[in-house]
Amino acid sequence: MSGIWGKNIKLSIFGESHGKAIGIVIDGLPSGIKLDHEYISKEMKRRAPGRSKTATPRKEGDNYEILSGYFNGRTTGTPLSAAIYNTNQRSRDYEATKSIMRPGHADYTGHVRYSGFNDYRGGGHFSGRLTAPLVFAGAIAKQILSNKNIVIGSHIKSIGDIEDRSFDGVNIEASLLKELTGKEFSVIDPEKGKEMKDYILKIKEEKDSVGGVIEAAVVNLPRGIGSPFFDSVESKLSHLLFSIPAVKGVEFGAGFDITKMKGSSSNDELYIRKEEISAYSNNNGGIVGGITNGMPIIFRVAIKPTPSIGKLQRTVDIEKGINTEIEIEGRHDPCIVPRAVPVIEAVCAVALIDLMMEKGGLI
Ligand SMILES: Cc1cc2nc3c(=O)[nH]c(=O)nc-3n(C[C@H](O)[C@H](O)[C@H](O)COP(=O)(O)O)c2cc1C
Ligand SMILES: C=C(O[C@@H]1CC(C(=O)O)=C[C@@H](OP(=O)(O)O)[C@H]1O)C(=O)O
Repeated sequence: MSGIWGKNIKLSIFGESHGKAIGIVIDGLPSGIKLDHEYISKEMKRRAPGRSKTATPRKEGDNYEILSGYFNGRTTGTPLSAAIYNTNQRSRDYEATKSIMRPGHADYTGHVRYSGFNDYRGGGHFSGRLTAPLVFAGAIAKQILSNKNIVIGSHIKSIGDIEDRSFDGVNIEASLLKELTGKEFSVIDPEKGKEMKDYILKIKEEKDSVGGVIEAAVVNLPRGIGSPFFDSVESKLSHLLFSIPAVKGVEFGAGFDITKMKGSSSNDELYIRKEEISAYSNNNGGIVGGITNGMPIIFRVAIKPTPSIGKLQRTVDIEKGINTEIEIEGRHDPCIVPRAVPVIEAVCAVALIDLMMEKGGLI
């Protein structure tokens, strides 16, 4: 099955954007964890559609119903499952063009992979809507991490060419990360945030879409998490990050720019600070040899422009077997980035608890 991930924590997501419900089964969670529903709902609302002009107008409450693995306010340790019912499908948007493949979306590849039996309505199982269950799982994982004082936060680093300030890789305050998670449009510099929003709205007017970069950080993670090669922190995180629809790149620390440095500047030189080993710089993003070194984890994620746009594009009609053109109508995010922010944090939290369980250090 392709809808399953994990080693210590196992996730399985299910559903389609225009089906009855979407949801998740989470296996391997420790028993006895108290769930903070107010917090989970807040995280769900951060991602939910239909809540701003820069987002798809499809309105969904993204309320969740826990179906199993939860008793008397605490996890039981057996599979925890939750459903999020779809309430605002508008499948007619997809009927007229069902055999015309949207460039950049999974219509064509999904058709090939599932021999034409895929649910094409709203992108079916390929829809960004399937990230709602991930945010549910992430909210639980974040609660577990926060009990250990581990904080994850992220911001919109860029939209098109408009750049927010970067995190200071050495000295990131947990308070900044917490402040960012409270923002409806997550940027460090509000002026840049306004510019980004205006730009998204302008592009939307042009019936086009735009992408961007999300920068995320984790602080207070213990040293020594992760293992070399296949369970490196980078590989675990990347696996989940690349599972998010529209993610096309991931880089850690200085990322691709590290190639322009010399070893004498890219090496994060060590020193003893308050009786603990620290580093003067953080070009490796807090991970060396696949293992955390006590510096903040820093990574950036590239999100492509939304594929479904109103502008005329060339494509094919697979039923008629002809070249054709498409102008996509319907309810789409002119930019996915703002709504992907909580999703990035969510999968990061899940990957980290999976890694921490490897060392037996979760509870
Ligand atoms: C939160 C979120 C919202 C999305 N919204 C849309 C949308 O409104 N319209 C659209 O065409 N694609 C949207 N996408 C992206 C598509 O689902 C994605 O591009 C498609 O499944 C193809 O996968 P790929 O881009 O990873 O190759 C969204 C993705 C996410 C994560
Ligand atoms: C519903 C959500 O976003 C959807 C993601 C999406 C896609 O193709 O990924 C396409 C649109 O679906 P529809 O055409 O049904 O409105 C978005 O609205 C959500 O994220 O919850």
